[in-house]
Amino acid sequence: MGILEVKNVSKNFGGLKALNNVTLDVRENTVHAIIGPNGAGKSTLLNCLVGKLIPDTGSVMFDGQSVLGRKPFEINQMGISRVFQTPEIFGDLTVMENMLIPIFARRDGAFRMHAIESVAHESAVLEQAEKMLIDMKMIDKRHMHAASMSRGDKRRLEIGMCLSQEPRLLLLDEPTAGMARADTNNTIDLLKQIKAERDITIAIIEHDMHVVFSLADRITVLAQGTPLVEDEPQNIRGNPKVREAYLGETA
Ligand SMILES: Nc1ncnc2c1ncn2[C@@H]1O[C@H](COP(=O)(O)OP(=O)(O)OP(=O)(O)O)[C@@H](O)[C@H]1O
Repeated sequence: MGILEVKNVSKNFGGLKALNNVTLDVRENTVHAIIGPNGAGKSTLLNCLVGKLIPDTGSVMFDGQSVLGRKPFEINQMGISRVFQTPEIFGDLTVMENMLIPIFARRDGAFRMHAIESVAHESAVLEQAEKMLIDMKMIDKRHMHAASMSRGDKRRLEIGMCLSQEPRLLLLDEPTAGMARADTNNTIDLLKQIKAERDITIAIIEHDMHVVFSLADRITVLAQGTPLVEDEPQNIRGNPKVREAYLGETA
């Protein structure tokens, strides 16, 4: 049994079958990559997991409970946290201020800007934010404005902000898109660290095969809205069906 169980999910846009009977199990405490050529349905699937889209048919269960029909914030409260392609951080705020936002939001149910102004009196919140910045190896950057950091550090901060919500499932949507190699390698190292140190399941959509093969325990290949194959990385690499789906792309 997986912590996330997708069964017979289909989603049409007009006449287009973006997802066609997708079944997929993500096992607890693994990194599960979902790969596939452009237009394969990866983002559509992710959107069905977080309540941004409702499938036409099928079921999506997280830890035995259906996520379908729930709003994104309710799914987040169930323990699913999503990291977007473009980092969702506040560039005008410092690294520390950014980190405080999800911690206040989790404690108070909502975040209000004036919470940051009175944070000096909130030792528990400050301690939690500091601890996460230490874990993320960003404590020395706490006073920097988030906008001035490298893409890799912005991603690091955003992942830390997601982790402060203590999710059981972290969904990563192309976390290294547009990154230089050094930032990509940094992000791989961070995700390896998270995998080793935390009780967490990670599902990742990624085009960069170096990232996929560095991290994944299992890989599902989607093509034209249908799972083509699901297996361990060593069995995916040389799979002729996968090579065919990519039409010459490196898999
Ligand atoms: N809101 C929408 N309305 C209409 N068609 C859509 C919509 N969203 C996605 N599609 C179509 O559904 C198909 C699957 O798209 P999706 O974005 O899920 O693929 P993907 O695998 O994430 O692609 P990429 O790797 O390029 O991001 C594509 O043909 C896309 O054009």
